[in-house]
Amino acid sequence: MTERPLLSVRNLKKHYPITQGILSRQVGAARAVDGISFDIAEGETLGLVGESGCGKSTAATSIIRLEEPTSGEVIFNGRDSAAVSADATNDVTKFDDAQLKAFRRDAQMIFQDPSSSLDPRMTVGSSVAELLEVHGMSDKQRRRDIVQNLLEDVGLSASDYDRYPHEFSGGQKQRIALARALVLNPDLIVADEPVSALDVSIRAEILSLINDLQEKYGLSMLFISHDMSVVQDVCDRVAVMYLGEIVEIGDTEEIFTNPQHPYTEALLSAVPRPDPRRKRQDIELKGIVPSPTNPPSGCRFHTRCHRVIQPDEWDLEQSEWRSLLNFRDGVVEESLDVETTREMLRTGPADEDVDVADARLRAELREEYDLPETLSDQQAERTLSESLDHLVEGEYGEAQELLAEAFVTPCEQEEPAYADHGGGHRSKCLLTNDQASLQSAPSLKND
Ligand SMILES: Nc1ncnc2c1ncn2[C@@H]1O[C@H](COP(=O)(O)OP(=O)(O)OP(=O)(O)O)[C@@H](O)[C@H]1O
Repeated sequence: MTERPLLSVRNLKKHYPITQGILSRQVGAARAVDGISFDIAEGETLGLVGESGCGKSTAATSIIRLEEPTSGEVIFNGRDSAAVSADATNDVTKFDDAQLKAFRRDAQMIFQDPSSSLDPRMTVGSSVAELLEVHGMSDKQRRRDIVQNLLEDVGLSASDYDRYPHEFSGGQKQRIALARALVLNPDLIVADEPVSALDVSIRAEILSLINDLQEKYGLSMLFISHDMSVVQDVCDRVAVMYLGEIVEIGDTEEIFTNPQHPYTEALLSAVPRPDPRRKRQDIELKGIVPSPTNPPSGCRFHTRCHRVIQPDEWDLEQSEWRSLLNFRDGVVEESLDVETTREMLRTGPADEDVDVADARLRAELREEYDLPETLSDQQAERTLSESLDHLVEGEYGEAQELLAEAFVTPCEQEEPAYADHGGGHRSKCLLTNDQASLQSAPSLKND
């Protein structure tokens, strides 16, 4: 590897405008990618992982400029790229049409659905050879020879040149897509979920092929996946993305054995381990990634984090604290519908004692949010009970005010900075920000 990375992404943002009305006035923005930075060295594979909606695909298409980034830099130091001249800035975001054409030769993309890059009316050989023609190779026989060799390299046969896409299985089509991506001898491949659409039985074959080709051609790769176990096999380093940001980045081994961000921990807890005795903590990642139009304040992961920080004034079990914040959000954001719950419970006799009915409602609301009958912290319990009384009495506003004031986490008030764990391992969480925040962090009683 050389010292100068092949690709340097700096503070890259892609915000989609949200418009309203006949004049399409912009009323907001979906911050799909919100300031990501990373390098990819020559011959290196970086995995970009996160759940659906985290912004992985938008990051990929913005880097390759299939979409115009909102801001940031994408510095590409192609090995012998015509896009890069001595006086050029190498910033893909500023490339003119000619530079972009050259860059598109040096940086190729593979998609989840291999059919998307194959014309069903063309033989697969012509589909692959077409790129050579577009980029100036006029000798037809030479094009055919190159493509036939390449088809063999990806595990197909030279005679497949004259067959049509519908004659191939999904796995074979992804092999053809790989041949198509490789035919111009690129330096960088951006692979967006290349095996997620394939049968589990053939995923390993394609991953192993990607590994072999990457080594044989000395490629750099940005490998996108929602599946941690897939990146483990293919990537040298891993960047974990959540709601438009990279929350942790480091060597694959380091990320898997010493994760620093709770989101990484949660993603890893879903990965099966070869030795079942070495069990990871079971962390259920509840809910979905919030909308990037209005991301949570402070740390964006705090609304789902199992380690969300508890201020010193409370002494709750960590799981209770998480449930309490979920309950608070349910009330404050009005997603908790007390009257519907009351109706649902009204299966007993119509003349049921009001006190009994109210007690059942309180118990049901606790249960909905995994709140125990009594919280382990007495003061917190008094506040929770009071808020439940308000809800049962129909005093929604009072409950909102009480909960919003009493239960506040530093994670929603302060945006974490990146903490450096050495060897290029960084994470963005208040718990690892500095010793001071570690001291004010909760005792993670359920660890
Ligand atoms: N054209 C668009 N306009 C507005 N919002 C968009 C647009 N494209 C994507 N988004 C939003 O940006 C966020 C990131 O989407 P993106 O597809 O990049 O995520 P992803 O991590 O690749 O997920 P997936 O694996 O499901 O594709 C999502 O909330 C998505 O709804």
